[in-house]
Amino acid sequence: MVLQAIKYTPASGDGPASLEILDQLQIPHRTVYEPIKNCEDGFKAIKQMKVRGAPAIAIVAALTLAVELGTTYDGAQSAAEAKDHIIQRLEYLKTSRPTAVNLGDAVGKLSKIVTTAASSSATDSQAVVKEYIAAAERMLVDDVADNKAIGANGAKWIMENTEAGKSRASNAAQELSILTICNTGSLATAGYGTALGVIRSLHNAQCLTRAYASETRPYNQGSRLTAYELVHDNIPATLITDSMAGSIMARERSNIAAVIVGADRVAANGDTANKIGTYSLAVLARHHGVKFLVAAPRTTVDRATASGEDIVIEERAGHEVTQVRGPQVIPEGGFGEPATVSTAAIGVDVWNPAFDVTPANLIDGIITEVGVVEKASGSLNFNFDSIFASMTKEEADIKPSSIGGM
Ligand SMILES: CSC[C@@H](O)[C@@H](O)C(=O)COP(=O)(O)O
Repeated sequence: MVLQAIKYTPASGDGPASLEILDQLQIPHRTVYEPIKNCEDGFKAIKQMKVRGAPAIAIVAALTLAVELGTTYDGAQSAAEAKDHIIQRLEYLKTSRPTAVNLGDAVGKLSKIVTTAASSSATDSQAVVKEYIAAAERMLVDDVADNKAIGANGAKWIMENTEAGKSRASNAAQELSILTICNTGSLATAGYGTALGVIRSLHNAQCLTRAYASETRPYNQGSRLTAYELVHDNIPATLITDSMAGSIMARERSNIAAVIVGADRVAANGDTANKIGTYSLAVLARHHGVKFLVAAPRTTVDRATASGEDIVIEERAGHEVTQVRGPQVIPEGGFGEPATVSTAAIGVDVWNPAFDVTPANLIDGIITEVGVVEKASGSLNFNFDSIFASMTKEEADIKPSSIGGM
């Protein structure tokens, strides 16, 4: 069975399009799909992190509106009114979470598509809606293809540019492990994953001996989701708490080829916002001489944001830090109803940023679907011109620099 965070069925003779998301708050204990019928459902699912991960958020938002339009739009309006309606619904969805650029990027591109469609005098509202739905559906397909290319590019780079990779290429007894944080796999994307996609590609090429998944407090995307994916796909994996990363790097220095992480927004200079804890891993990797790589599609590179200082970091509720939620363990085996357990002193102040920014100078390479970008010798920053050179004007449109409030 393939892990699928997003189940979408296009409209057909059997009925209108439908969308279901895997409720990731219930993973790994229960597999429950939740129907998303309109933008309010989509907004809530993203905000509550039932669906999460930069690419998945953008795709679910786009498909949410496709489903809503397919079931509620009666076509009575003009093409211009249909365009305005679509843009207004997209702008609403965009405010669900602020840090990942993919959502704002998708909203910008989809808005442009409907604006262009509506500008033709021969177009009616149905045609505008049709263009929108086709573009939203393409996102789902394109994301999987991009992730597979990221996986292949990253695996190749690791085999050619890391000590463990080069040794492994000539000596099958050499161990090669990768450390990662958060969840960047099938659950965070339309399928395959970004950083986890590179791990998958190394495993498929029989070059990976072990993946280390960091727990990723406070939301535990590592222990709940990445560990689940790795076990599901029979990839040898070890779960560590975030505080064990330094020790494992010190002990396994020669076997850990790289730390590979995903990204929510890569600024124009390469500074990268990703799950809280990523920055600490980059500092540790530099200290231990372990390569530190970011894996992300080009849609995550935000050339309108100059550096990490300009990235808005989402802050979430304190209870995510002071409480742990999960099903009770039944002594005879299995799991009972979910319960919440307090793990902190009552009344203590909490700071809960969902992401941090890793400066470009700590990053050795950014793995994209069109190749791995490295810094020019002596430079502290990245230059992404080469990976955007092949894009059509439409694809390469500059994204909005900020995604608005929560
Ligand atoms: C391919 S997912 C890339 C990032 O979105 C991922 O690393 C991450 O930080 C996800 O954070 P989350 O808060 O779970 O949405």
